[in-house]
Amino acid sequence: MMNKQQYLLYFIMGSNNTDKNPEDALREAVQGGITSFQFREKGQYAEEGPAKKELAGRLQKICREAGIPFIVNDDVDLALELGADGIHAGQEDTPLVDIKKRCPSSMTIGVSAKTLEEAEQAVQDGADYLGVGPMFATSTKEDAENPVGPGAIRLLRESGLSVPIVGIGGIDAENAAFVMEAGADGVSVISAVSRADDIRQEAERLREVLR
Ligand SMILES: Cc1ncsc1CCOP(=O)(O)O
Ligand SMILES: C=C1C=NC(C(F)(F)F)=NC1=N
Ligand SMILES: [Mg+2]
Repeated sequence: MMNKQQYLLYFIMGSNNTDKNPEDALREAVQGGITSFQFREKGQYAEEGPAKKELAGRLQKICREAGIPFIVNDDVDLALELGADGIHAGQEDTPLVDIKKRCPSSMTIGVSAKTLEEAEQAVQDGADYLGVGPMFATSTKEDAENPVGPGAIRLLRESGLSVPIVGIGGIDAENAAFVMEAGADGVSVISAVSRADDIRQEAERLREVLR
């Protein structure tokens, strides 16, 4: 199970989010101080089947050696096969109740939410954390909806939700503070880190903003 500090800089990446070798990119991000990692192999040119599982295993090994949580996006079978530390489910993915039936209680389960209704439903269903966004414009998620802004997190907090929340979508070192000020426990980042020339430095810059 993840503790709150581990949500601070939650890096997400798949092989199509970087021009570098994914393992090198993750190693550099770990050196820069990411606090958790999500394997999200999705979209154009994403690996599938055995190649996806092998890549996941290599990235999981890096996380294990660094002592940071390794989370799998969407793919419950893969998460269970690998003994991942958690799984992240989107609103259109496997319903939480079904995931919880299949996963050991030690696994962290995260859910995407952008409205109070989705958030309250997810918490009621037993979500361990919420991913709220897109905070800002993003071109990384092909079907991303319109940005909701950090105000969406503030609204959830003002509604009394105390569950761990990370903001996601278009976040970088220049705007991360707004997400934290809105009441997030951390930020999730893909391209600001995965596409940086100096990945380690970009992760370090984000950590400086976050604390
Ligand atoms: C997976 C996801 N969910 C909402 S926005 C997004 C993509 C975030 O990528 P980036 O940090 O590069 O904007
Ligand atoms: C679509 C997503 C929304 N939020 C998150 C996280 F940041 F982990 F909460 N991950 C996703 N894959
Ligand atoms: Mg999803």
